Amino acid sequence: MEISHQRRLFATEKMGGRLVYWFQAATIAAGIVLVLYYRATNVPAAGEGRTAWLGMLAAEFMYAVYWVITQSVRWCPVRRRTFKDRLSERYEEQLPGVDIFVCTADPHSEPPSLVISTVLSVMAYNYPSEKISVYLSDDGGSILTFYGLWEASIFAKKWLPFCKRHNIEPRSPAAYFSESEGHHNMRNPKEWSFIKNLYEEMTERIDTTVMSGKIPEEIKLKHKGFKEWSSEITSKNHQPIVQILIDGKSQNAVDDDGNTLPTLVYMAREKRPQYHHNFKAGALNSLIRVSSIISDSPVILNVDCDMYSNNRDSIRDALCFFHDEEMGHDIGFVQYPQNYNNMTQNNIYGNSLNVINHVEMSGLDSAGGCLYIGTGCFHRRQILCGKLFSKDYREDWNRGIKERGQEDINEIEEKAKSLATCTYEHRTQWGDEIGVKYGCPVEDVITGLAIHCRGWKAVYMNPQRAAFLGVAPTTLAQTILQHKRWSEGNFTIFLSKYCTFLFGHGKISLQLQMGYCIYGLWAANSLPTLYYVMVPSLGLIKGTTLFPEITSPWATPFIYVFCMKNIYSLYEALLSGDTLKGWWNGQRMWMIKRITSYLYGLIDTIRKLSGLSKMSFVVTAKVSDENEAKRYEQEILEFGSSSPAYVIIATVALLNIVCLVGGLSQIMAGIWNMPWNVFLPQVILCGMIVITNIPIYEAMLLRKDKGRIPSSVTLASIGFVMLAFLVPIV
Ligand SMILES: O=c1ccn([C@@H]2O[C@H](COP(=O)(O)OP(=O)(O)O[C@H]3O[C@H](CO)[C@@H](O)[C@H](O)[C@H]3O)[C@@H](O)[C@H]2O)c(=O)[nH]1
Ligand SMILES: [Mn+2]
Repeated sequence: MEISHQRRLFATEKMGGRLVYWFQAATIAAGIVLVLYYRATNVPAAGEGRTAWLGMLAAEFMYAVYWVITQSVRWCPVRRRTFKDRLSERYEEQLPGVDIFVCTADPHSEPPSLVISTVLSVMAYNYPSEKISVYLSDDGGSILTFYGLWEASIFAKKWLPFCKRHNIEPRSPAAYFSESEGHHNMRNPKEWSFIKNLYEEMTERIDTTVMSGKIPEEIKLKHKGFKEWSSEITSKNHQPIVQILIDGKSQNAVDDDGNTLPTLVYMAREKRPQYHHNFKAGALNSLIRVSSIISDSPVILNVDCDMYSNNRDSIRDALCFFHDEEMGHDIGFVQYPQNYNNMTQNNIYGNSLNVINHVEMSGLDSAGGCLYIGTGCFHRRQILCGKLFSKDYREDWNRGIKERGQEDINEIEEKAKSLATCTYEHRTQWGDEIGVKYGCPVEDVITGLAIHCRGWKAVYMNPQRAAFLGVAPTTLAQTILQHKRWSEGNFTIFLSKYCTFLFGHGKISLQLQMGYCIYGLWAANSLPTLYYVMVPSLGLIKGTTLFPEITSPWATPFIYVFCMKNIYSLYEALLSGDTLKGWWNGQRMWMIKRITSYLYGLIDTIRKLSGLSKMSFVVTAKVSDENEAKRYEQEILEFGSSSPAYVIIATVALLNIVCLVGGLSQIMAGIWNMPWNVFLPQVILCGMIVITNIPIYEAMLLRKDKGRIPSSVTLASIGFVMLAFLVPIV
């Protein structure tokens, strides 16, 4: 069948601004070469700061390499647009089944009422319900989460028809009802209030039950599934549980309007203390198997439990890529960005990921392989299960279990349980060649990489109306923790046999190999940054000059690179939707993450490689206490506890202000017998660090609230600053 170019199901547009890009890239590159040349040819004599100078050279060299790597995604980012009407025209009758996996791990940091809003939102897609199957994996193995899902299965009968009748958006009830304008443009405000009440009563019931930790006996009688929980069951020790709450293939599975409901399944894979469960990757692999005997759809969407669907058409958007006659054949997965619904205006913790979402992911897409980032991603089942790319491969879009034969639901559940045991995967390729890979804190990225290396492409879709919205960390500690996991995971990949330059060699483009390293080298970035924020400042107070004097022509490349790099990063941030202050906050977080998260990531990766520690996956909390939430709204940095990470932050902040004040007074007093302008670059650098750190000083000295830096941290950091002064600069 010939389909003319205009009839493609999606379009790809190159992003503008290339001239600006190439100008800054070329000039910065030249600047960097000059900086390194100057550093290498002007090494001072031994005893006159030679070691410190060589350290600067090393740090700048690492920055330079990293800068080159980050350019890989900036050459020619692309944007994708889909034509859903064409999809519908051509394929409406043959749309494939879609299995949707939602993962949750702990009813306390991920409350069931939040989880079921996500579940309801994905059940309500603008897509034939009989083709949707939703699976909730509960790694907490909690009766509370099961109870929540059971409530949702009943509420769905009202919620889905309501969504479809009024074509509302978003389809997460929590999100929909919190957007107050709700019923103004509703033809039937009574119905709106009715559903809202039902929803609120249900949430109330779920929340109180979760709080009490116990399910009332009369409720336990209402579904056989509750019998799975005996008093001995704990989250770490229980049998496999699979409960089909709604069987979309049964006659009774209809909503209040008489339309078919999507299938809804609860799964808690078996957990035993003696078996490692491989965190989310293990959950996903169990889901792949369990779903294969219940619905076995050719397309799998996977979301985190907080990432509700904010766009009813995401499935159709994704299918526009898979079904495209010209290129769909190559595409293994379609990734949407991670967006959040709890962002404050100025992005205090840098969690909005705007530049990553708008620039970097689009650039990776142009290189043939946007990363798989764990949530908001549509995969072809076959490819997730290890299928190699081949030109002759034809997807069976009709795949899936259409009719159920003799087997009744209990038999299917029993069979499914046998696929979710601890021992099922023993001596199989699961977790390696099949399914999601084990052993890496970013199971998603490494799995996506393997798919790319098997020859498949991936596309990145960033629609106007965000496809998914989740909960970003709202405290500094959570942010540091999340970035520690991410940097550690990506660095683990970089140091393993999966390092893109080795593993990807000859399989993926050099551009994409470099692209992966942007994240792979996050952890490694911690060292030059720690060096740069401490040593030049210490030099200032000890009379060691580490830069060309400001009047020398050699100062020009230093200043140029510094200014241009920041101007361009500001330009990128503004284009991606950050505010000026948001960019500025981002710069602070850039530094904080590098000297804490990434440093920890680096250390833990090395400990793991040397067998000193095991991999962990600390779930980020999706709830915070009232005061914390308030400070988050006001964009006040949250410290509060005495974590060692805060000691590092406070030490760097204090060190710089002491060096700035001390250094300036010594220079003015003329102690060093050198013209003041030889120190000027260091004064500027140190001054910039101090300005960036203003909120840290406030948290240390001025604030009185519970989120301030505790005095124990301040005291410890004073101690470390004094120690730092004892280190000679040679
Ligand atoms: O043992 C576990 C641990 C986590 N999860 C689930 O994994 C998801 C992600 O966990 P979260 O704590 O929210 O981590 P984030 O840092 O927000 O997650 C990002 O980074 C992870 C990799 O580090 C990816 O798995 C996620 O998809 C991606 O959104 C959540 O739904 C959890 O319930 C499990 O199912 N089992
Ligand atoms: Mn999350």
